[in-house]
Amino acid sequence: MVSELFDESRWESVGEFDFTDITYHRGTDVPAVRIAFDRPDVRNAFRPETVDQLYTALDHARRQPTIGCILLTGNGPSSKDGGWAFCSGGDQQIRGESGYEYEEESEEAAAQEGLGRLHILEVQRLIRFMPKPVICVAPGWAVGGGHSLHVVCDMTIASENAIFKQTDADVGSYDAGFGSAYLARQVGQKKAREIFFLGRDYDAEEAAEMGMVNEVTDHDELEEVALEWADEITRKSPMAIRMLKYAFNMADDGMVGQQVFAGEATRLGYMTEEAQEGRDAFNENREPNFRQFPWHY
Ligand SMILES: CC(C)(COP(=O)(O)OP(=O)(O)OC[C@H]1O[C@@H](n2cnc3c(N)ncnc32)[C@H](O)[C@@H]1OP(=O)(O)O)[C@@H](O)C(=O)NCCC(=O)NCCSC(=O)CCC(=O)c1ccccc1C(=O)O
Repeated sequence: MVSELFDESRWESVGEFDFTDITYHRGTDVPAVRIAFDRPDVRNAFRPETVDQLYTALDHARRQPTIGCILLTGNGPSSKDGGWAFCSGGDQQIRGESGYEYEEESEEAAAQEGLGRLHILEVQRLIRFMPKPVICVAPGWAVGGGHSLHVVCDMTIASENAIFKQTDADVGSYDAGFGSAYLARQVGQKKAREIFFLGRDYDAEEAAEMGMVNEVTDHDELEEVALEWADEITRKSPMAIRMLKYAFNMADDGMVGQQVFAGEATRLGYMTEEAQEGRDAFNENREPNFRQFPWHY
């Protein structure tokens, strides 16, 4: 069993990977993927291996032209106590002196040579910059670095049982990027500071009232609702969704936000006859005839 909330009739495994810490499925009737943390006995805490696999799956999903939406969730329940989690952040049991350390033997582990990793931030950037919506589907705890992942996702759908909690300051960690600054954009400065400085539990309804959760569902219906959202989104224009995501990001992302948006504007420009006239003139060794094109206003 992948997860108690997983409907196997709606998904097929993306078979070309050998993941141990996550599961990765493609929708059978919706052009979406489901990527799930698969360490339910530790509330889906991530270790470096988890982060590598998450990055690989997200990047694969990013590059699939037939996929328009990513659902990021956590499998469950825990075999130990029946608890549910989206993700409880960095695995504190393998935290070394400068970051999180590999447990399994691998090329990455050998290259690490005792140096800790904090590359969940690379995953955050991938979610932020990928040209398709990523929806956090939270069946339980979203805590620490798991809370930050929910914050950076484009939207969050939460089970009625989900609890949001920022424990960074309890364990001497601090997400000083999207996890805090972008959270403040969502819930306001005072509330974001409360979430980090006090580290309290907030239930799904409170999180929705604050503006960091879009929808609260019955626990058993969580993934069905998430698929409905993915289905609705993927019936829209891919270009419009892409430009909208980058437009929403741009104001907060400075020149990188401008660069990402501008890259898509350039892609659209390349598709015009006007830009193609420039290319053709160069290849045909002649002056371009741009006078045939209007000065739009
Ligand atoms: C999540 C809890 C609130 C759940 O509480 P509860 O339901 O009572 O369950 P427990 O009995 O506590 O836990 C069950 C079981 O799971 C183990 N476990 C839970 N969380 C972790 C974890 N994070 N690491 C390792 N193990 C975990 C727990 O030990 C139990 O095991 P047993 O063997 O059964 O006893 C609660 O569990 C909790 O508070 N967990 C810790 C949350 C936490 O502090 N996370 C780390 C925050 S710091 C972080 O995530 C850094 C991330 C990062 O890399 C980063 C770096 C730089 C900038 C930004 C970031 C970023 O934040 O992204």
